[in-house]
This record gives sequence, C-alpha cells and structure tokens, in this order.
Amino acid sequence: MKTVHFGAGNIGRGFVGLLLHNAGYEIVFADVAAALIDQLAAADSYQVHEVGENPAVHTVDNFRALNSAAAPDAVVAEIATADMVTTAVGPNILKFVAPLIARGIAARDAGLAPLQVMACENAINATDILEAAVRADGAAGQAAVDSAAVFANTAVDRIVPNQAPGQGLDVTVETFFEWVIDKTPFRGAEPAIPGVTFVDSLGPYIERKLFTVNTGHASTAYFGRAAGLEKISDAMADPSVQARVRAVLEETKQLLVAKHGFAEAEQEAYVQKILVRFANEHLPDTVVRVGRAPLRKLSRHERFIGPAAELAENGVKPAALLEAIGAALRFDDPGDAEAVELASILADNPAAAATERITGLAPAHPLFAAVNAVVEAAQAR
Ligand SMILES: NC(=O)c1ccc[n+]([C@@H]2O[C@H](COP(=O)([O-])OP(=O)(O)OC[C@H]3O[C@@H](n4cnc5c(N)ncnc54)[C@H](O)[C@@H]3O)[C@@H](O)[C@H]2O)c1
Ligand SMILES: O=P(O)(O)OC[C@@H](O)[C@@H](O)[C@H](O)[C@H](O)CO
Repeated sequence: MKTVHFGAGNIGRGFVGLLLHNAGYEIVFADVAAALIDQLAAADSYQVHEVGENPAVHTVDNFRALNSAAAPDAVVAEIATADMVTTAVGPNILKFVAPLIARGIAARDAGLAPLQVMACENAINATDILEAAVRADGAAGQAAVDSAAVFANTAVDRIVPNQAPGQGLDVTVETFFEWVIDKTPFRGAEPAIPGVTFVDSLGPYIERKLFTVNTGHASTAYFGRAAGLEKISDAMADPSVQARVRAVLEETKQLLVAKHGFAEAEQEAYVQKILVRFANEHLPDTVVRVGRAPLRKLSRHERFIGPAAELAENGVKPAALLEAIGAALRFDDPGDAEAVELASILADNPAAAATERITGLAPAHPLFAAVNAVVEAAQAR
C-alpha cells in the first residue's frame, strides 16, 4: 500500500506519517521545501519522540521524498499508482496541491481501486475544499474524479510544535492523538489505520475539535503573547490567562452541547483534558506558532468568529470570546505576514470596514456591533 503525503512538516512527519507508517503504508512525502525534501530523500528513517505522560519513541521508515515544485511529474506518477493521498500543508495551500492530484487521478488505470483522498488540516471540511479545487482544475473530468477517487473529511488532533534547529528530521510531539474520519464516502471500503476512528457524521467532531482545542489554544497564545510570555505551557501556568481561556471554553461548550447534543459532562471532560495538554511543559510549543496566521483564525467560519457568531444568532452575547478576539487583533509578530497585514488593515480602515474585512461578518449580523467595538478598542491602542 502506498500513500502520497503533501506537507512533510510537523503534523506530516509527526502524526499522519507515523500513523500511516504503522498501518503498513509506504509514504511518498511531497513538499516544496527543498532542504527538507533533500534530507528526507537521503534518510532511511526518522524518530517521533512522544513527550509528557508515558513518553515513547517511534521509528518511521519505508518512505521516499519528492520535491513537488521541482519534480511535479514524478509526484503525478506516484499519485497515479497510489492507494491514498493525504495533505498537511495548511488550508490556504490546498489549491496549490490540487492540480497535481487532478493530474494523478486522470493518469490512473481503470482497474485500480479509487484513490482515497483526505486533507488533514485545521479547517471545517478541508477535504471538501480540496475536492472542489481538484474538480475546478479540470485536468481530470468530473466522471474520472467520480470513478477514480473518494474524498473523506477528517479531524486531526495532536500538538506538534515547531522543531528545534539541529533536530534534523526527528519530531517531538505530545503523546495524545485523535484522528476522526468520515466513513460514508468509502462505502464500506475504508482503509485500515490503527488509531483512527471512523464516524458516520464528522460535523460534530470537527466542530468540537476546532472550537475547543483550537479556540482554546489560540486564546492561550493571544492572551499569553499580550502578557509577554513565549511558551504555551507558561501561558497556561499564568492564572489570569488560564481563567480567561477557561471562560472562552465555557462559551464554546455552551454552543457545542446545545448544537450537537454532546453530554455536558463529556464536553467538560474534553475541556479539562485539553487544558492539561496545553500545560505540558515538556512540549516546546510557542505562542507565536499557535497564534500564527491571525487573519485565517479570525475569518468567518474559523475558531473565534464561527462559534461567537452562532452564539449571537442564538441570542447569547459571547463576552469571553470577544475578549479573545480583542487579544487576537493585537497579536504582533513581525515574522508573520498575516499579523503584519492585520495591523495595516486596522491602521488604514475605519472600524466598520476593518471588522467586515477581517471577520467576514455582515453589518446586519447580531455579532457585528460587538466585534466592531472590539476593533475600535484595538485601533485606539
Ligand atoms: N502542528 C500541529 O499541532 C497540527 C495539529 C493538527 C493539525 N495541524 C494542521 O496541519 C497542517 C500543517 O501544519 P504543520 O504544523 O504541520 O505546518 P508545517 O509548516 O510544519 O508544515 C507544512 C508543510 O507544508 C509544506 N508546503 C507548503 N506549501 C506546499 C505545497 N504547495 N506543496 C507541498 N507542501 C507544501 C511546507 O513546506 C511545510 O513543510 C495545518 O493545516 C495545521 O493546521 C497542525
Ligand atoms: O495549525 P493552526 O495554525 O490552525 O493552529 C495552531 C495550533 O492550535 C494547532 O496546530 C494545534 O497544535 C493542533 O490543531 C492540535 O491538534
């Protein structure tokens, strides 16, 4: 069995690569980072170090590596004979890998089982976004895509920090992981991947993950950054940051319990578990990594505005989420292109225009006025 995996970064090597290796897949990593691909191509194996409670070390081998910018035809040829394609490149990058997947689908022999395509990104229904881009590309006609590929949405959860310089290909990760996959597209032929949970409806799981783990994580990063802290575990150890994160998760809990019918005690246990995960001091994770790309994180259906808008539509004013949105608006990192752009949007636009542009909320939305006030406060600083 062979998978082509786009994105040989933190989650690619430290999570998707590890689980698919353990499931018996040969992995062909495809990435545009030339030095990383050269290193992977020259290596026989790398190690995944799980740190925290019950630490462990796993070895990943049986992989190859291709530069998808320099050798796109070779990647297409691999996809044409692969069983699976996975991605962990970031939601905004999916459109760039879609053309290679479309060409790979077009090149498949008719007798092959459908290619199983899964985008492992932090976004609601990321695989749908990828599928739409593959179909829009046109290299494979709609009929070929229908018969030669299946697309399944997934939710992936494992904290994988940026790796220390000099660590080579080895990856330090937390011990916890969860990979939930929508089983319906496979029609009974889902892949056997130990550790994966297949579900009939992914919606509740991806929203719970994004609006608990990622809302809480980003809140920790933005409150922590504002408090002058660098590590996520240090931010979690700050009582004031922790209390505000806790309050944010109380609000998203209210939404998730009401919307998806999770038992309140089950959701509370999920929240408690992630607070412990954020506090893992063995994990060298930073507020700058977790806060990265604030414009993506403040967009309409993402971890802040998504749940806050739904609460407001239900007549609830989300105070703690608004405080976190205020901290996100002030996230400053000169090395982060989106943080720089966010600052210039705030500097160059009246509050209402900035609110609309950053959050995608229409002025008539019940959340708009409250976010607009937070934007005004950020501009006044
Ligand atoms: N790190 C985590 O804790 C974590 C956990 C769950 C989900 N995720 C999600 O996984 C995705 C990847 O995150 P990450 O932390 O591994 O980021 P990362 O930056 O470590 O890895 C991304 C990789 O994609 C590569 N890439 C960029 N453009 C590409 C292209 N056009 N073709 C092929 N490769 C390309 C980059 O070179 C990089 O190696 C994101 O959607 C993220 O939200 C991350
Ligand atoms: O990857 P992002 O930028 O969407 O979010 C940053 C972190 O919150 C994220 O990478 C988490 O570590 C991960 O989602 C945990 O499963």
